[in-house]
Amino acid sequence: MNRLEKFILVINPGSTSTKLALFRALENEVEVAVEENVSVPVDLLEQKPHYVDQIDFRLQQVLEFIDKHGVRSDQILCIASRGGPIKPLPAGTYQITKEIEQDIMQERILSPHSSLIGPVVAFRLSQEWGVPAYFTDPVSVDEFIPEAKISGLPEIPRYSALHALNLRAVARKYAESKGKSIDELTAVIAHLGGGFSIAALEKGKLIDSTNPNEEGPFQLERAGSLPVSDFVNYIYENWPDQKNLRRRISGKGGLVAYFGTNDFREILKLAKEDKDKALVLESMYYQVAKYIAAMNAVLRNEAEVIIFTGGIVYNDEAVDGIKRYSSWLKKPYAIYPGGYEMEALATGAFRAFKGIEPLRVYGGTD
Ligand SMILES: Nc1ncnc2c1ncn2[C@@H]1O[C@H](COP(=O)(O)OP(=O)(O)O)[C@@H](O)[C@H]1O
Ligand SMILES: CCCC(=O)OP(=O)(O)O
Repeated sequence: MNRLEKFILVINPGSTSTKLALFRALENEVEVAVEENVSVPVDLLEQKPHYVDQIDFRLQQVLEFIDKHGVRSDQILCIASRGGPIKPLPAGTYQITKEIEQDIMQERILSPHSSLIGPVVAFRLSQEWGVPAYFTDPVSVDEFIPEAKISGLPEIPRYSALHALNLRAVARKYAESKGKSIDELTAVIAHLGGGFSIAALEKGKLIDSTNPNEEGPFQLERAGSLPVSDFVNYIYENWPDQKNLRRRISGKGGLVAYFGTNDFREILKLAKEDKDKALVLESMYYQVAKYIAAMNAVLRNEAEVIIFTGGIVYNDEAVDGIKRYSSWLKKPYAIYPGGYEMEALATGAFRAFKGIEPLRVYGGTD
């Protein structure tokens, strides 16, 4: 790497790996220089499943990454981290402050998730290096309409936790391709990765969505909605340990519970060899389509497009499987395989650093 260049360091911790990138900060834009997915050893995840206990290890991974690519800390212009489910927040870019670090460390959060490691690591490095750190469109972006927050039990409301960063990034890309801004776009967007978020975007706002850890279709690694009283019976009959139960519904639930793998390419192969497995996969397509139609109903059938994104949609078979159940909606499709999280984080941080976009203010816990 050229020793005169300046970079934005991007940190995106997932449940089993840390996605890291260095983006060159050019005059008016960013350009990816290097991007890597660094695994977290399985035994560390077993020994230290809680995000707080993994912070030192993940911070070390970041230092090794920049060192490996020959970048010195004084070449880092600013740091961009994925923002986790801290508390309900408007979409936008926030500077990571001591208050945010403390809320995460002391678990004043919406729900535990590996993405919460990012702002802590970013903040600590930013203090050491004397540069700002930011997050953009955190998991807890909350643009839900009031109707979307009511559940059948007043003491357990629905809440917004979703792949806001990638959902908004692909929405912006689609809108730009049509020569308009995200605020002019109304669409259903399905993020289909390890977890799925199927969201209703109305004029640029994520007004409702399935929450990957709570509900919706069963997913690659997550159970989604379950028959609720049978779930209560299951708990009282088996008395599972809370940590293991959470892991069962988020991490070991969904397709992985039937196929024993979370590699979707492998799942496609196994489904071809076994009728029962083929039915499970078909049911996943069916359930995704069911929630796409539900989100289109939220939008009063005004979605102009159905957008697919996430790792699963690299596979045409998956897209075709879902379309089989949603073609009756007679909507066009747009497909953005993988995702744009790293680019969206780098761009958000760059625009904040340059003062192109105003920073959102994090108000601390209420
Ligand atoms: N290039 C690819 N071709 C086919 N399938 C892919 C590809 N990349 C990822 N996948 C599948 O996508 C799934 C993971 O999606 P991804 O969006 O990367 O998840 P996450 O970021 O939530 O870990 C995996 O099951 C993997 O098999
Ligand atoms: C809780 C929504 C965000 C989420 O599930 O992210 P990952 O799929 O990266 O775990």
